[in-house]
Amino acid sequence: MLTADQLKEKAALRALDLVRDGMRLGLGTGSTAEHFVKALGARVAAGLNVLCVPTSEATRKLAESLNIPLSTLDEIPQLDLTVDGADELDDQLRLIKGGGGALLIEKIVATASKSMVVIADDSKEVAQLGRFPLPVEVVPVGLRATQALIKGMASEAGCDGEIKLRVGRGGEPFYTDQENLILDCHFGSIPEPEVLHFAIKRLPGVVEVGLFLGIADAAFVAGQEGLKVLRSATWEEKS
Ligand SMILES: O=C(CO)[C@H](O)[C@H](O)COP(=O)(O)O
Repeated sequence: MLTADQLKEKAALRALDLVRDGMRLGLGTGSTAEHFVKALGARVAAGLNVLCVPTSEATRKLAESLNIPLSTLDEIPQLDLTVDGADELDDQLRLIKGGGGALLIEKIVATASKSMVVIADDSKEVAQLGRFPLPVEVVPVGLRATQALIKGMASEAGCDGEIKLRVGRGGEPFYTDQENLILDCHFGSIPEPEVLHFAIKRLPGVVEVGLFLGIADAAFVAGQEGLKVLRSATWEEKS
């Protein structure tokens, strides 16, 4: 019986098969992405040539410690591949992300990539998104007003539930790398993710919504029975 962490590593190592010499890569955030970065670091130490854009300060520090060559999207606006974890995914490759608070840069980097591949253990697979509280990144100014607006818009989109300001370990508000706040929306289920995304995203205080729709091209999902590959209609794995 493999532990959840071993399953995450298995998915991450599978994604490493996609990496080719000379690629420009987006590096995700979180414990699953960490396995990928560490394994990539070992390949770089053995001579692989890649240039990578991290999606968070935590990932940048880890990649730097492994001597992985780093750049920014300002210098390389298009990437070949981004590999990242997810908090939830459904069978249409729709995701909830942002459990680690890096959803804004994760979405920018994934969208700037020719392909985005998700790595996860099978506890992240759901029939309907929403069991995991949906993270919404908001600017600190007008927090309570934005929170109330999100509640109203979400309710119209069929999603009700508590919306909580994320706090850090010491009980103080959690700030993202961009000095924004996160509202975790405990909806339980999201019947129409596209409708909800559109409804919340257009509010002025909202920076980004943790729904990744039409962004992921494939997912490697590791379970006790083996590794499952989910593919979008257009994704082809190059051998
Ligand atoms: O979206 C994320 C960070 O913002 C992560 O990818 C997500 O939270 C999954 O994390 P983990 O791999 O640790 O389960």
